[in-house]
Amino acid sequence: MTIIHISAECYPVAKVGGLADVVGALPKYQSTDEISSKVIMPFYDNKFTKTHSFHKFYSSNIKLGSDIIEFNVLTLNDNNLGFDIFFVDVPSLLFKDYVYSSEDTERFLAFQIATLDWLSTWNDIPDIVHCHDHHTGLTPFMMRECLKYERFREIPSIFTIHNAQYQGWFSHDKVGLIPEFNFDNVGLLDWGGTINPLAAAIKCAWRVTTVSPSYMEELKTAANGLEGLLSSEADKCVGVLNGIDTAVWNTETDPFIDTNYSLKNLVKGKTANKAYLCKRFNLDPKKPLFAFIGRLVLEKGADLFPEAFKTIIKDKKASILLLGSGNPEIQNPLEELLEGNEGIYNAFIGYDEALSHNIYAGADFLLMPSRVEPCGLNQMYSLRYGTVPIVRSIGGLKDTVTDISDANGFGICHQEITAASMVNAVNRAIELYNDKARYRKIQRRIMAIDHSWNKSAETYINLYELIKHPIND
Ligand SMILES: Nc1ncnc2c1ncn2[C@@H]1O[C@H](COP(=O)(O)OP(=O)(O)O[C@H]2O[C@H](CO)[C@@H](O)[C@H](O)[C@H]2O)[C@@H](O)[C@H]1O
Repeated sequence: MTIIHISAECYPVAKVGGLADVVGALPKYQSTDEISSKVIMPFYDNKFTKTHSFHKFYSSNIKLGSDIIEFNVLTLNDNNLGFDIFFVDVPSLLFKDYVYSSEDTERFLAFQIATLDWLSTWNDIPDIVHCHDHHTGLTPFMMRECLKYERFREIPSIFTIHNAQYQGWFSHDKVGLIPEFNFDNVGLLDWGGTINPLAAAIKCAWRVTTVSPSYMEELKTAANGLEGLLSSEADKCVGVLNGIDTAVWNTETDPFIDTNYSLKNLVKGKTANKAYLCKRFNLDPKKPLFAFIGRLVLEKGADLFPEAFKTIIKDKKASILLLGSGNPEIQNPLEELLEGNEGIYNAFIGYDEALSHNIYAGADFLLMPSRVEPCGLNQMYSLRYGTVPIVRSIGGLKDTVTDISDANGFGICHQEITAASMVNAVNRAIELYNDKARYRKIQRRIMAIDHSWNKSAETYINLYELIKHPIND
């Protein structure tokens, strides 16, 4: 079976967030002697493409409205990613030093059209086309409706929603950018009077998945306008919990962290990594260290931080370290808070993959007060690195973290999206931290939890098999 994943991001080539982690790991776990799982992504002008060599093996043009645009398909010369990867190079639109921009309608339409044009030239077209998020959301529509892609009509498409907040909306004025289709079916593109790639994917893909079972349920009542659509398409929707790449996220071999460690020398390893972080960020290693890694946006509950951090700072019982960037209204107060709070609170505003690994390794607790969390990978990395997650029970966080008040609980959960609720959770965490025997026992328990992709990769394979060979009851 040949599976094609189509995505805007893939770790380690281009990563903005969790989408990259998933697309960079799932194909690796799906590949066997019988299954070939490949990735097609845009060719960007970034660190990865600057430091690796590629060869071009296909060139052609696409038609984007009235424009004729050149594209190439490249592969990596020394590929040690664990799966085949192809790069669609549209020099005029995609070869930029960023992944997303305000011209994404044209950019990702060009990507999807070039991808399908090139796939159409294959002798054996793939068995499954698996698209991720709205940037690839028009692919299931085009496979089903566009005259020139008739060959794809019988090929099952799967669409995974990593985040339904972003839908890729654009005006019907641009419908001419999409290759010719029977205009009677233009309604498949529409939701609420605009072209909505996420909605089109939900309507046209053979199956729709979300990245956790709870998020699937939540979408029926909160999906940024698509609640009705998701409820009516519920029969073809299923939640499959993300996994993590345990080869990348391995405390024993992680090349990014200061000191490698394992369950056997957990205390020594965590202490050394915490000492490294505290030295680098001028924090007190004797106090419990609370960290946040992620986008500073409402979705992640980051707007609660300024108020919550002020209380935690005033209490002087903990240190705080933040890594991220995002909305200026949230980011600015968090930067302003740095002044006068040296030694207690520090932040790295920006994106730093290596630092994120060091934080998972060196922090005592990871904060995730998310309003919305389709799955969340950070809590799974944190568990694997022996860092206790403090989460708002929502979406994938609800599916992966159990509160310490339960018999086998190992995390700290809160329900409300308020600074007070977060501070209360932090105080419960400090209490746990001070009960060293219990805290260490929990750290050992969480490091042993298996969140690798093995199980979910198999769930996806079973789903593909089921679509290809449906069982009629
Ligand atoms: N400033 C920074 N520096 C370095 N690394 C940083 C960083 N900010 C974030 N990261 C890293 O980016 C990833 C974020 O993963 P999430 O699952 O939290 O993300 P996101 O909201 O992007 O993804 C969406 O897709 C994923 C995948 O399906 C879902 O888990 C999630 O709920 C959904 O919102 C993690 O690997 C994290 O370490």
